[in-house]
Amino acid sequence: MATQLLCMCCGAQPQPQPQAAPFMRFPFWNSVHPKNPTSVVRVQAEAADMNMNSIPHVLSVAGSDSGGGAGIQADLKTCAARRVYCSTVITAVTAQNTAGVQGLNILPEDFVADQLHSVLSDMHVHVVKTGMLPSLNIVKVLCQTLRKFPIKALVVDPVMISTSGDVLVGPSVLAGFLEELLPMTDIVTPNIKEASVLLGGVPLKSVSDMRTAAKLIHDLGPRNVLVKGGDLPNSLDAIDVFFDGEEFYELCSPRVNTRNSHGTGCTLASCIAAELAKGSSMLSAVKSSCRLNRFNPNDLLLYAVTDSAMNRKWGRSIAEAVKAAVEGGATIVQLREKDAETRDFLEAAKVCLEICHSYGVPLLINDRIDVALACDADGVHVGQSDMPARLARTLLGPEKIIGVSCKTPEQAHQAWIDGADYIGCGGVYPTNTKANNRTIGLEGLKEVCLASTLPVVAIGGIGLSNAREVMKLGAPNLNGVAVVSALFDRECILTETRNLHALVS
Ligand SMILES: Cc1ncc(COP(=O)(O)OP(=O)(O)O)c(N)n1
Ligand SMILES: Cc1nc(C(=O)O)sc1CCOP(=O)(O)O
Ligand SMILES: [Mg+2]
Repeated sequence: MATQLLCMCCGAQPQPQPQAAPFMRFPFWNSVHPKNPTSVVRVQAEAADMNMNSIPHVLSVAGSDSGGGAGIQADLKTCAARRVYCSTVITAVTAQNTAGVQGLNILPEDFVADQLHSVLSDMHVHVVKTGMLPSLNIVKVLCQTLRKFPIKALVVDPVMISTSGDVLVGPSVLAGFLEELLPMTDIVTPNIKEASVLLGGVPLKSVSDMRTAAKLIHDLGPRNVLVKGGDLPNSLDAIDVFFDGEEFYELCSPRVNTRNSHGTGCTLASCIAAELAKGSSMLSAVKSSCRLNRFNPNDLLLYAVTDSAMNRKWGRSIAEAVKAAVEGGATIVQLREKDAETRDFLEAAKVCLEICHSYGVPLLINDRIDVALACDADGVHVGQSDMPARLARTLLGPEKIIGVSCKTPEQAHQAWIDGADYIGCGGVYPTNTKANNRTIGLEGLKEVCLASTLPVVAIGGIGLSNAREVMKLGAPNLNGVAVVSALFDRECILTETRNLHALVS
């Protein structure tokens, strides 16, 4: 049957995507509605089978922000960036801009109920994410409706005070939160002020206070709590405390010194909702949402590159091999599966992504941009005869990690121009893993490192016997070693990775 791209809402043919926002650049995923070029709509490949059930879907129940930075508008943009469909129920219309909230018009609860019913009775919603719930009756209507339409998860951003300091809801709503909404919530994401309001006004001044608050809020009913510490005074890093009822996790990211934080709470909560809709576990959804997707060159320290032939030889699955490597201390992983079927590769990549993220380790895909996009991997590694890094950047957007293999200063310079994040430089020593690979030696590595503006990872024939001499080269930008056979062509990957980690640290 011929494959036709059609809009789900009116059946019309979407037009090709303009090259504006990075997340809109993958033409088969999102495309522009023909009658409204500014709206991003998801299209199904099969016209005859317009079934949305398999598409990850978040329903955002929130207020409209005329400034476009927060509320419904932020949720729509975040879900699109995370490649998740987002439907909306508007609870209030605000007149606001970057300076503050100038006006608030609350919608009648009956009309909120109508919107909820329209979406939930017709479409398969996986996750509901709430933002501004401006009246007690709206909270009640929401809870009643959610009891009728089971969903996978409920994410509650307890919007009470805007970033600009305006109080957005009255205290009566608090009673609705405490009595009805929180007990049915899967994760609640208060900032420090909101956590304090939920707990009757106790002041929160430290990470230790945030942990106590997370525990007390958990006692109110939600299964998971994320207390956001962005407003904590006197801290260099932004620390968020996540509590799943058993364990506490402190999620640390460098503080971004900006006053432009309007809408960050909505964006974080919808990010979590989007990841849950895609099937992530709660911890992995929270981690991937709190993490600034900025590449950390220190991650190159011990770079494990898988090899399907070696896994076959030792009777291991890709996932088993990757798990052992990250447990042993690998700081970044690349799936280099030269002879895997696309579908098997994709399935393995999804499992490996979950494993790597549970250890906070990024996972890259070798050569296959399509697989990286399909599984939302952290990035790709491409060589001189693969897709050019510049095009990979266009397809993957600004936040993904891109590595390029380089043997010369000229190639390193081009990689930088093309928007790569790091270069892989080798073969430092002869290797049996890559056929016909030219060895450039330690001198070649040094020459490229001296010329490169990007961080470098050395590759080719590196193992326990020579990793130290590579690192001792002391070349600027040399951040680590990438290894295949010395980890994966060995009986115990865990032990080999541990030993190599000790050597390069
Ligand atoms: C970290 C790292 N560096 C270099 C390579 C080699 O990539 P490429 O030249 O494209 O060769 P293949 O790996 O695709 O055979 C790499 N994979 N990783
Ligand atoms: C994948 C790859 N790229 C290389 C390059 O020089 O760019 S050398 C190489 C293989 C590295 O395997 P091993 O650690 O088993 O020698
Ligand atoms: Mg390649």
